[in-house]
Amino acid sequence: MIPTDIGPGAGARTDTPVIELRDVRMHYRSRNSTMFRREIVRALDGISFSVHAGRTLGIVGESGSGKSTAAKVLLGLETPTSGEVAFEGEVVPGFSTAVRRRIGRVISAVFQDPATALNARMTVREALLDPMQVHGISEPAAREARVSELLSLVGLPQSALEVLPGQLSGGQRQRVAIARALALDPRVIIADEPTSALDVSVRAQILNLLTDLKHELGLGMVFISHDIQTVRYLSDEIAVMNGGRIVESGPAADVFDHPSDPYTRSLLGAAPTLLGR
Ligand SMILES: Nc1ncnc2c1ncn2[C@@H]1O[C@H](COP(=O)(O)OP(=O)(O)OP(=O)(O)O)[C@@H](O)[C@H]1O
Repeated sequence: MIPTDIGPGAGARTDTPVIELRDVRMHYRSRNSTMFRREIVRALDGISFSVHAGRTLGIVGESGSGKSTAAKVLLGLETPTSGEVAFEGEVVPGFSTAVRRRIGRVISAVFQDPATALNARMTVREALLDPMQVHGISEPAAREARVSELLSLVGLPQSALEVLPGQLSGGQRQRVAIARALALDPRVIIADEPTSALDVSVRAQILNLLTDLKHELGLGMVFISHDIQTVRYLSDEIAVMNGGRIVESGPAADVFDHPSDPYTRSLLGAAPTLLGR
């Protein structure tokens, strides 16, 4: 049984993956199903990978390949149809509320659109305090100090504290969303298309910020994108997904320099596209 009363990372060995998926399947009833015809979507069809502190795993694949579903399983938001999820070396016996809370303290997420991730009526200060209040972390004074620290970590001035998200630029909003994701001092951040909703001019700044934070804080990262060049820039290891499966994985340099799967080659533009394969 996973203990729920200890702090993030406590007892975990550094060489133990923070989280690991083993032959995970996630099957949904298709949205095209009717009363007479039940169709199943194999969003994940037997995938395995592990996420380590201090390393970035890039997950790349076209729309519908199962990337976001993998993220939801990692975050404990979906219970897989079959397979195992091991969290800090122990197989998760079931996704009870206590287990989800524990995962939520150690793994957090940054999504595509910071405008929807942040509550429009909460100031930046409130948005950053919120996760600490929800999880009952520290005393009020320590929380306030942490809020200031978080702003500095993501390169925002303290004057941003009393501002509402709508008064910020898209890039600044994503910085706030990243600061919020860091509030509980997680070991892993799942970044699901974190730059796709941003202006091209600020994308590189956000990618650089994520890379700096990974090194500074020793964070594990799962970086999800349909854009293989962005994934190449950030990742230590890569998993290429197609149709709910990992068709190729390994160290980033190997996958990019010597892609063995035709689908990876098509993503890299070295072969005709194999959409629908
Ligand atoms: N709750 C659900 N019910 C039914 N089908 C679903 C559900 N969630 C996802 N799917 C289906 O599972 C497949 C994988 O979806 P998923 O969102 O994981 O892909 P993705 O690679 O993240 O795509 P995108 O880049 O467009 O977000 C798709 O066919 C999708 O329609």
